Amino acid sequence: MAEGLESLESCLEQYIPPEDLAEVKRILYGGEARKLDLPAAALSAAQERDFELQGYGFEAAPEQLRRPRIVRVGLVQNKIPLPTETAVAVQVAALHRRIEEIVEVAAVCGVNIVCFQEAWTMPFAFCTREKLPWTEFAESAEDGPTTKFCQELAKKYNMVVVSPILERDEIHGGTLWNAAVVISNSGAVLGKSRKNHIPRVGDFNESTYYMEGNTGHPVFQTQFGTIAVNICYGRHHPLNWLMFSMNGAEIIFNPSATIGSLSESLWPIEARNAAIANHCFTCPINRVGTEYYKNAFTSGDGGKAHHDLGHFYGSSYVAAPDGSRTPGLSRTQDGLLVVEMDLNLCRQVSDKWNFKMTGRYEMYADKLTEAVQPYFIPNIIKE
Ligand SMILES: NC(=O)NCCC(=O)O
Repeated sequence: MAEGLESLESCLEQYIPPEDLAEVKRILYGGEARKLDLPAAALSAAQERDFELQGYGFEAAPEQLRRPRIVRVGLVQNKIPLPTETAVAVQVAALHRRIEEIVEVAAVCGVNIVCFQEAWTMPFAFCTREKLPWTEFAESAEDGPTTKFCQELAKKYNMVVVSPILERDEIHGGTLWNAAVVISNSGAVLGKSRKNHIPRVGDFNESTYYMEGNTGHPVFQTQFGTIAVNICYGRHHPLNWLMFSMNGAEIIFNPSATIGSLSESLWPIEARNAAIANHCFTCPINRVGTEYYKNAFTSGDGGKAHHDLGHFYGSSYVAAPDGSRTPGLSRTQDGLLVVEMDLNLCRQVSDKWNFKMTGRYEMYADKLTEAVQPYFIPNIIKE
């Protein structure tokens, strides 16, 4: 699929009459997000380094007993800088360099927590079903070169780093996982969260490489707020978001790799709905560009063999618990989205809408326990 539009927002800005634009944004986005005044040095560095930089802020009402809890998150989306046939170590090094120059700008913008895209150290090569060389991109979550690289960034910039990688778990026979490593701003590895739901759709042949994650729904207490990571396809599963929220997540990152023909109409809805339903902030991130492979592969649908998975459409954004959202980053360019949020908004919206209070979870817990039994009888009323 062609890259097409630069972004939905640029199209709206261009074609909606100025007198209607604010109302269109209110209806589509829950209002116009406050634009952050980002440092001139950051804006010029982004331009020089050829990535888009956008910044927005979400407000909360002042409270008497709690101070505002302001945090800045940074979402990074990027293309792979080198062709997929390049030597593995060279590709990884180039991605480290690219991320380093983006994170440096995030630091100038005062970002406290940064999150990269799914499997950020590699092409999203699982469509090929080939094992080599792709499995060579896997690394230890605890002390692999990428984790060490991120620990240095975290310490240097006093920033929490969420680093989604292909993990090799040496303790369990060298098995592979799709995991996000969470590194504290002290530089310590806080832990990891493995992808719970593995796609079996289109060319996303990830089950050839790794199984469903076994780390549950961990939430990480950081100096800047409680965070969780719901990796890519997990965003189609409302219960996955719910469990991260049940464990106390105020911000849920959703590092992804997904393509226009499959999911673009779902993208603006799912993470945003999860922010509303769970009274938290959600941060979906998607890679950009089209990645080509030397060996053609088929989709198992009788169609012709092809050399790419399709266009990754970027469009990373942040949704707030009140249902408002930022505009998305570009559909075609590397980018950094800086978003300031007052985490007090989570409880304020919870007290307004009461979804946690009215959720009737005990009713669903009982019924779901029944429904997963092999001899479950659905409750269908017949004439
Ligand atoms: N990476 C991944 O899980 N992609 C699946 C496709 C989608 O969820 O949109």
